[in-house]
Amino acid sequence: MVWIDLKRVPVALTIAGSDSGGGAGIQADLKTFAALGVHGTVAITSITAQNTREVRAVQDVSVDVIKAQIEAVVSDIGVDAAKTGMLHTSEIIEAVSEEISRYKIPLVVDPVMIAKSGAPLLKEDAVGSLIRRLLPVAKVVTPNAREAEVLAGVRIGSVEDARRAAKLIADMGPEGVIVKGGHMEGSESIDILFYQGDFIELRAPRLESRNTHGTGCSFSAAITAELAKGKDIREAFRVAKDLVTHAIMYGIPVGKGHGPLNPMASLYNESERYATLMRVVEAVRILEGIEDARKIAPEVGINVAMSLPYARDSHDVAAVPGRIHLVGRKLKATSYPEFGASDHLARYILTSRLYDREIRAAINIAYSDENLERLASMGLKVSWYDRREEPGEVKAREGATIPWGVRVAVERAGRVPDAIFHRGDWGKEPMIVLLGRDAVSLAEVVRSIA
Ligand SMILES: Nc1ncnc2c1ncn2[C@@H]1O[C@H](COP(=O)(O)OP(=O)(O)OP(=O)(O)O)[C@@H](O)[C@H]1O
Ligand SMILES: Cc1ncc(CO)c(N)n1
Repeated sequence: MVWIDLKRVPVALTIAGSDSGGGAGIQADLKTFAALGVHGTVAITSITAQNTREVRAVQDVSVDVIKAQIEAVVSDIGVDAAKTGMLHTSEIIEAVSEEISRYKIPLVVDPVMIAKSGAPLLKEDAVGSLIRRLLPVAKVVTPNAREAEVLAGVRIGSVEDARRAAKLIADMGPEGVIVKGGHMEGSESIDILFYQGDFIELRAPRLESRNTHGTGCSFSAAITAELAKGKDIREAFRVAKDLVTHAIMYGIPVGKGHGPLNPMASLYNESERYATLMRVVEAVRILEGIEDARKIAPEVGINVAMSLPYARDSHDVAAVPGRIHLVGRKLKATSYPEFGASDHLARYILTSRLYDREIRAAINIAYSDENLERLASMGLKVSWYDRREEPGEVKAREGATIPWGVRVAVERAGRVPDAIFHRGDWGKEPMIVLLGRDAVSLAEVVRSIA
């Protein structure tokens, strides 16, 4: 639960370049501020003609107009925290440093040097100004590994190196230094904060995505938004890491190069929580209304599950805790639907979504030839896997059977099928799992089968 003070909305300012492709720079910053409930203001430093592939042109805004933007915002609206992004030249860096020092605004410096596409966004001779003029007035600086190498003058090939660089950069003035691991190797993307003599390390699985344009911008904007709310650097770091990981997971597939991340992913996800839960409630009502459910109810009970549109894990999947069981001929849910209530169906849904993002719902029913025939006669595509063919190393890993089985069934069908079955194994009841976009439509299919 977030308590919002509507009388005092926090204000953040981004001093950065415009990205015509809408993925990085000012555009990413404003989306991120909005996603975190902070009012965003801007001082544009450069206009870039840019898309997901390249930077085609750069027009710097005059130093006077950059200063005038900051002054206009600060004098009337007030700024709780600011960030810098693309500052193309020494003159721009010096002007921004001067203005920020004048107003003593907590400042996050994202030392942007090169775009994902490889284009330089900071002139080489301006690195000195960045170090001499901007780092001393920064509260937090957020270099990626390459930028940290330039600032600290050391090579970074490991987490240890990143820690060493963070310490060296901290000596240049900022209170906190975060060296980001997006450009490093390894199965995790590891970011390191050095603050008040201590290190905090945050890890996330390295996501395989083309759509990572704007990650650095959004990350520093999220830190700024949290500082504007009065949060401490460590808390701001956690929020930023979470937001960016989710935003990369649901990056926007546009353009032929690096598409933008989606800073709104978390917000959209939360906005669908109630509607999603209500679809499960409605599906349960349909199942409980079935006159004679004996042929569809498995021994272990039925469950119905539906995921949020931007689901991260099983906590974002709603289902019935304790499942739905036969009482006489009728089905009865043992309790109200909740998020995180079925790891089992969540695995079916989350694995299917790796192939087809539209899949969000699942219901398991009893396996029988008759039930399979009904599904086929309804024109539904059915696929299967055999638990006895499960490789030893998969069996040994907790929770790995279903993702493996779903992959086998999807590859066999050439797409995510409407239902996947398996014929069981020692201690495992055979089962059919229906998959689709919506829990209510699946419950209607189950009613027809019954
Ligand atoms: N493939 C990935 N999977 C998971 N997290 C990632 C990935 N790429 C980047 N990140 C995370 O995104 C954030 C930004 O990191 P990165 O090192 O990419 O910044 P950057 O290079 O400044 O970004 P940009 O290229 O947009 O300028 C960090 O929290 C980093 O861990
Ligand atoms: C305007 C702008 N700022 C920052 C970046 C870094 O991603 C970019 N590509 N474009």
